[in-house]
Amino acid sequence: MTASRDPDRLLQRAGVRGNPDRDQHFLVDERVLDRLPTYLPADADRSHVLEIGGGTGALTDRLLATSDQVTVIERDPDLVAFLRQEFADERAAGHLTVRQGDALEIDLPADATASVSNLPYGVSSEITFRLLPLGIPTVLMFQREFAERMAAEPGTSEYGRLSVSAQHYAAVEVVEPVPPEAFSPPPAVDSAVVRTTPRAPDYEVDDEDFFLRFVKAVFTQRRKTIRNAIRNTAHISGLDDPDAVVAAADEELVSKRAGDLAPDDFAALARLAVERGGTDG
Ligand SMILES: C[S@@+](CC[C@H](N)C(=O)[O-])C[C@H]1O[C@@H](n2cnc3c(N)ncnc32)[C@H](O)[C@@H]1O
Repeated sequence: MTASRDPDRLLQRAGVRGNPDRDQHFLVDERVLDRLPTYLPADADRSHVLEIGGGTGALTDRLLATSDQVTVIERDPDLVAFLRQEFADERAAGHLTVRQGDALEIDLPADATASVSNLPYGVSSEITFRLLPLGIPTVLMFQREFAERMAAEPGTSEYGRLSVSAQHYAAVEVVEPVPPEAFSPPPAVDSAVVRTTPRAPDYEVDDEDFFLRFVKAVFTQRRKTIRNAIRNTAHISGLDDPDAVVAAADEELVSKRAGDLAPDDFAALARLAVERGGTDG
């Protein structure tokens, strides 16, 4: 195997410093860079790996060593020009595609089999909820607090809408905390690497959009009982008759607070809501 590209040299060659206002914090800790691709599940199909936010290519380089094909999406035109030049051989050989664009808008490759990305933190939530419905395994770097909320279990202070919505699509695990010094320039916050492994949830929902909207709605009132949260948030969930849902629901369930309900409890309530509450979705 050829030696990996040195992240500091890549920064020098690119002639960039990383602009925090453009969500640019480049990963320069080689041990973390080397570990990132290894966090994909052992049985993951690595034939086409998608990287969001390629930067100067330190992670791209590690992904090329472990997969046949890599697609990078990068918004900054100067970095796109640098990546295309730096990786000219890999592109010519058909191993690498570098696309310029905003990861929130550009069509993501439908045949990507996995994603490994050090995400721009300002839009990490929006990007994650574009990736998760693709049903591919991911290894993603986040702000640590965000990572912990994604992976949180019911009954903990981190558990919330983000946990239920992300775990609807995949098993979510925090696999490594990463300190600010691993980046150049260092971000103001701690970071963490998350692995998501797609799987069907252990509950059924008839209307996925409604389920996600319902979860969002009741967590806006997380200090209230579910009974009151359902009644007070019909403008968000779109329920026509929230009282009918509360009346039909299990008494014990609606006396709890959102933070104490497991995902399958939300699913049961959402099914009941679709049946009894009339939704405009
Ligand atoms: C945290 S840096 C990671 C760079 C590199 N992958 C690394 O590990 O060092 C995030 C990268 O995403 C790019 N970026 C920021 N917002 C973006 C967006 N909306 N769409 C695509 N790329 C974006 C930035 O220019 C930057 O290169």
